[in-house]
Amino acid sequence: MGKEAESLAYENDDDLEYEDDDTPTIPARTAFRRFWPLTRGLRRWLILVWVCTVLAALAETEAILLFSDLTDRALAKGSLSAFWSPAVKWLGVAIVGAVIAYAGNSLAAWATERFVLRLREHVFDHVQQLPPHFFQLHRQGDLLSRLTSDVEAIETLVVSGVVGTASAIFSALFYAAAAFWLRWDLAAATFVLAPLFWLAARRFSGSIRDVSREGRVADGAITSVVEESLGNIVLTQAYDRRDAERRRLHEEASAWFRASVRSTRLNEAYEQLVTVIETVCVLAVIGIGAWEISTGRMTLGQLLAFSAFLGYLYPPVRGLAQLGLTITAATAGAERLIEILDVRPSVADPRRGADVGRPDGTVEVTGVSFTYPGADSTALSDLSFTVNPGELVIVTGPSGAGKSTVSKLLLRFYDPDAGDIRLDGVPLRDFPLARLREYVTLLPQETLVLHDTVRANIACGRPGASEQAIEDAARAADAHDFIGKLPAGYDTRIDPGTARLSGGQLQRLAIARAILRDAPVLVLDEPTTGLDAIAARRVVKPLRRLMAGRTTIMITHDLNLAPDADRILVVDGGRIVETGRHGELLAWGGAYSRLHRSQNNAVMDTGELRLPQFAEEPVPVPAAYDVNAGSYGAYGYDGYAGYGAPVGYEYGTVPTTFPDGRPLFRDEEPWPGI
Ligand SMILES: Nc1ncnc2c1ncn2[C@@H]1O[C@H](COP(=O)(O)OP(=O)(O)OP(=O)(O)O)[C@@H](O)[C@H]1O
Repeated sequence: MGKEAESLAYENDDDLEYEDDDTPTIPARTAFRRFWPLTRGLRRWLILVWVCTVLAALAETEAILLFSDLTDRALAKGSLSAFWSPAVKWLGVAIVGAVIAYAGNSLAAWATERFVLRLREHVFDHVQQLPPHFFQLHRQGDLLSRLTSDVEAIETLVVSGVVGTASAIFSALFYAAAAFWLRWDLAAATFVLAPLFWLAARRFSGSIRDVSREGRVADGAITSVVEESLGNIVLTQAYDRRDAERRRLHEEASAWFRASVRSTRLNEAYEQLVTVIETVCVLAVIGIGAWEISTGRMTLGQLLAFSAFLGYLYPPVRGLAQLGLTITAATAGAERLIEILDVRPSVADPRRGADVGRPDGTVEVTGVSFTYPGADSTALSDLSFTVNPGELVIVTGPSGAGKSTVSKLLLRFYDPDAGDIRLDGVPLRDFPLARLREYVTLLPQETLVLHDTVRANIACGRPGASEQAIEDAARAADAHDFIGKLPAGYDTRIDPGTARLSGGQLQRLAIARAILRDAPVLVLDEPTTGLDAIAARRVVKPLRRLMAGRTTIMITHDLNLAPDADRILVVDGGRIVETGRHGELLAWGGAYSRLHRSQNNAVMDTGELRLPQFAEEPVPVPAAYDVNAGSYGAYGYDGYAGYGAPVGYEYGTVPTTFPDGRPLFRDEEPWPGI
């Protein structure tokens, strides 16, 4: 974005959580000032548009005077010879006027669309920097509506509004002067009625603004419902929620319907009122004109020319009054966009970023505490740990413990409120953001897919990567084979949400992308969550290849890779409650061993999971997990014996098993003391 965009300072640090109905009402002037800087570079063209409007008005005036001439000299006297000269001049003036009007209108369209383009890019650019919780708090449909129709509303306010006002003021003054010049007494009599236009506009502007704001909010809500409903189509169909979804849409659509009908009624009432006022003015002119002609003080040509000037005068006067209404309606759109622009990105690029070159990958987290903006409780408190280059650290713990928050801080989606995170001794906030995210790669929980080809989906890990590099990454991620079977191989287009690729295949694509990115530090957020046991098993090998030689912080509930970890951090309530290696922690018999046991009990629900975890590896079949061996073979198939009720757990008289012996409840002991 250019400087003009940057100069739109974020004035208020508003809270993200706002209610649409409580949208603050800002004056049009404030909205205008906020977006005017975006017209930089376009202003001289806008002046040219205005000059074209002035020239077109001059041509119209000349045409009216020629018409008056024609009426008095040719029509009133019935002389054909007097017709030709003014007629040819009139035609010439009309052609010149048409060319100027064409040039002016084309230029106006170019300038306005250019402004819309700029504004859209500016807002989009801003939205892309906003923190993850912004998108959790805002409905996507509403954001879409703000990025589309509200952006256009601002154009009306800032560009068309300015040019329109300047042109309308000029035309109104010009035609009024022409009318005065022609017959000042007649003009004075007519203009006595002019304040009626102003009164009418004033009467309507407030209501039109309110209803237009309601319409915009409802418009955003409709888009949200449609978008959410289509995104959830499986749930809708599987649970036959069509009626509920239809009712939701009906509710929002009814609000929009009411606002839209009210808006049309108000606009129509205003239009008709203005037409009546105009008729009063025209009748006054004809009445006074008839009297003046009867006394011989005026010719018919003059009266017609006067009426024509008045006819040309009404549109700009009407436009000026209406412009007020249009601007107030556009302000409703502007304030919705300003709300978004006022939300600050949670992190900023440093002024002079440190670039120490590719780091080795030492990650030090020291005394980090963090609370999400607007949240009541702390997500992380006084967290400290170090990961040395090439180490694998697993962060585990119960749901809501703060594990994903660690990944968000490592990627610098947020800065900690207290404490410090360093990469090779350099605080994360000193790295340019783009550089930091080149050094620290995230493999997020949900597999993210671009609407593009398989190749582009892998290549986005490192733009400009060679074909060979992309293919090598796909091979390392065990993705090459299934890609080869797709209809167009690497050129097959994939879409988020389509069933073309399975969850496991998408995850392997994501791994290929991360391999290609080749960052020294990896943050894996639940890399196997959402995959069934077989798919999860298939991604383990590629994951190992990805992790080899890189500092890896893996956030996971799935403890299958735990024996590989150099260290395991057990987090609960935002604090590290245990740390050590897999075997040590199991032997310790604390939170980790309970977590590990509950995971094993959880897998009892599906017989499939009792299969050996890794087909490639020898599978010993011990009766119970061998803590010291720490191998995957410990998960060996052994009926239910190895996964029985925890030691010391007393079942009461309440049935706890199905008739076939499967447990009724998962063993989810509380985590005492943490
Ligand atoms: N955007 C947010 N705004 C406010 N609080 C949040 C936000 N995101 C998460 N939290 C809170 O922060 C705490 C830690 O959340 P986090 O997502 O890090 O947990 P987690 O351990 O990764 O959980 P899970 O295993 O279920 O993904 C939770 O109490 C959660 O409610």
